[in-house]
Parts: sequence; C-alpha cells; structure tokens
Amino acid sequence: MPSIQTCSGHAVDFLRALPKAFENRVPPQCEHHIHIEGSLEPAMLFKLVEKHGVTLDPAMYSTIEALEERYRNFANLDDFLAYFNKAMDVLIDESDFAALSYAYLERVAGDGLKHAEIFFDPQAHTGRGIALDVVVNGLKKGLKKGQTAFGITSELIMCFVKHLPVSSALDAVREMQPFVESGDVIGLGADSSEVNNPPSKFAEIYSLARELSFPNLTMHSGEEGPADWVRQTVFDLGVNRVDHGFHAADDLELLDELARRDTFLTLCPLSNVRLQVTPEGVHQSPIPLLLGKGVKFSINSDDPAYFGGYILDNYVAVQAAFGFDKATWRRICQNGIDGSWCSAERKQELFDELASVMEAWEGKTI
Ligand code: HPA
Ligand SMILES: [Zn+2]
Repeated sequence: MPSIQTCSGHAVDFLRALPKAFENRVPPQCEHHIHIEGSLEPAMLFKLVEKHGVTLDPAMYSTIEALEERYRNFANLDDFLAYFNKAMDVLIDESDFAALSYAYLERVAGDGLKHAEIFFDPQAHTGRGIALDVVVNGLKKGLKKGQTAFGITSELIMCFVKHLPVSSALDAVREMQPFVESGDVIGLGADSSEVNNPPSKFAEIYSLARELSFPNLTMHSGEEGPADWVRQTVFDLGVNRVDHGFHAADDLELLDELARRDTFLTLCPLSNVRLQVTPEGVHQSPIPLLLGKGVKFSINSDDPAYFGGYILDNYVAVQAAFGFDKATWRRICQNGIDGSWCSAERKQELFDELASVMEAWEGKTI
C-alpha cells in the first residue's frame, strides 16, 4: 500500500471523481451506520422550525451559519448529543419523517450508495409525544419513494438510548414488536452516551429482543469506551456487529478474536475526527491495522449533517489518509456487501455490480 507521502493528488481525488468518470459507476457502497436524525441538515431544521412554529433555544440555534460552525467544534460525544437530541424537536408529523429519509437517499444517490441500514431512536420521538407509527410509517414512506427514484434498498434498525433507564428501553423494544413482525424494522441497536454505560448494563434488553425474534442485533460500543467494553458486547451480549468498535484496536488479541468470529465493525472516520476520537485526523484511524488483522468493517457517515460529510466524503477522507490501492477498495466494498443484512439475491446483485465496476477501472491508476 502506498504511504500518505506517495499518494498522488489523483489518488486522493479518485473516489470523488469516479461518479463522473464512470457515469455514476462507483463501487457499490453499503452504509450500515447512519442515524437518520443525524442527517437533519441545518437548512431543513430551520425550515421545520418555521413550519411548526417550534421555539428552540436561541443560544444554540441562531443562524444556519452559526450552527454549522458549532458543529465543527464538538468537544466529545455528549457535547454532540446535546445538539442531536434537541434538533429532533422539529420532527413532528409523518411528512417530516418522510422528507428526512427521502432527503438522505436523494443526497447520497449520486455518490454511489446502493444499500442503507438506517438507525432511528424511537424513544427520542415517543418521549416527546410523537406516535411510533408516525415515525416508522413516515420514514418508510420516504425510503420507498427513494428506492423508486434511485434504486437504493434500505432497512430500518431501532436503537434504544443508553442514557435513559433500562425499563424505558424494554418498553421501546416491546412497542416495536409489531413493526419487526411486519418487516418494517429489521433489528435492534443501542446508541447515545457511552460514558458510565458499560454494555453489561443492557443484557436484559438484548435477551428480550431475542425472545421477540428481532432478526439482527448490533450495539454502539468502543467509540469512547475501552476495548474491554467491545469484548463485553461481543462475548457477553452475543452481538456480532459492533458500531464504531474503535477502541477494539487497542487490544490485538481482541482483534484476532473479532476476525475469527467474523464480527463486523461499522466505522465512522469523519465522526471520529469531529468527536475528538481521532482529533488530529483520519490518519489516526486503525483502518490499516484492521485490514492487516482481517477484521471486517464498513465505512460510514454516522451523522452526516453534523460531521462534515456523507458516505463518499468518508471514503475520500480514508483515501486521503491512507492511499489504498484498487484491490484494497475492492476488499472493503466486498466486505461491506457481505456484512449487510439484506437478502442473498440483493447481495448477489451488489457483488455483480462491484465486479463490473472493477472491470471499468481496469488500466486506470488511482
Ligand atoms: O456516534 C454516535 N454515538 C452514539 N450515539 C449516537 N447517536 C447518534 N450518533 C451517535
Ligand atoms: Zn452512531
């Protein structure tokens, strides 16, 4: 792999240039770590403030420009979460949720996104008096419209929030069961504040989800918390996808074990920079170490409206940091398809598309 020093300007730009160079034939991307509420752009937020006559704290929300500047200066995860949780007050009726999910797909369609597994935080909405079916039906409507318009397949994953009592999460999981039965929601995740919230605290919630036949389980872990918490997530909770999992890289034996178990990490390089996990830049990410250890991962945006970029921006930032070759990108995209929670048929379509895009790249240096 070329070092940062030998990475040419063309190499740095190649991923961003690909949509045009190959008539939108970029390697098919699968996104597994995107909070739909985190795609609420300041412009849409202020539009919804007007629509609903919502009053937001003027010290936090003055102008679009001031807000964007504040988003460039988060001190840590909890500092970000204060904005993330507050902004949701503007999401009120079904059309707001539909507009939000459609806008995300519209934004990433030209960047090569093919399949998205999308988080949402039901407690953050029901806790404000918004009915759960308003949330799920609205999000689904936007995603269906986006699939028709752009061919992007998508799924919804509910996250319970770690900062509320376990009893609230148990209620949220029970309330979601009809949407899991209907196939509208395909899994359970957990997000929000990690400090003081070790995974073991949530074992009962994962047991309930298993009892209620949630088909897929994941958890945010090791973003700010230590490697040992990633270990707990995988070994004690039995979760085989880990969102972030960043600090697993501090424990080389754990990485060997993750590779052996085929545990899948959903990494978020630009998020890590904005939330001071890698304060100096994406080059501090353990991506090369994970590749070397054979730990599978995907590259994701997390909260694109807050962290300075959507999925392709994250790919470009990784390329700028590490200057990977085409074979490495093929491997990353292949693992992203393989790690997706979509049908075998959809995976095959995406593998075929990847093979054909790689053919189109033949002879091109990056
Ligand atoms: O990166 C995150 N971590 C934890 N909770 C979150 N909620 C939205 N984004 C995040
Ligand atoms: Zn996240």
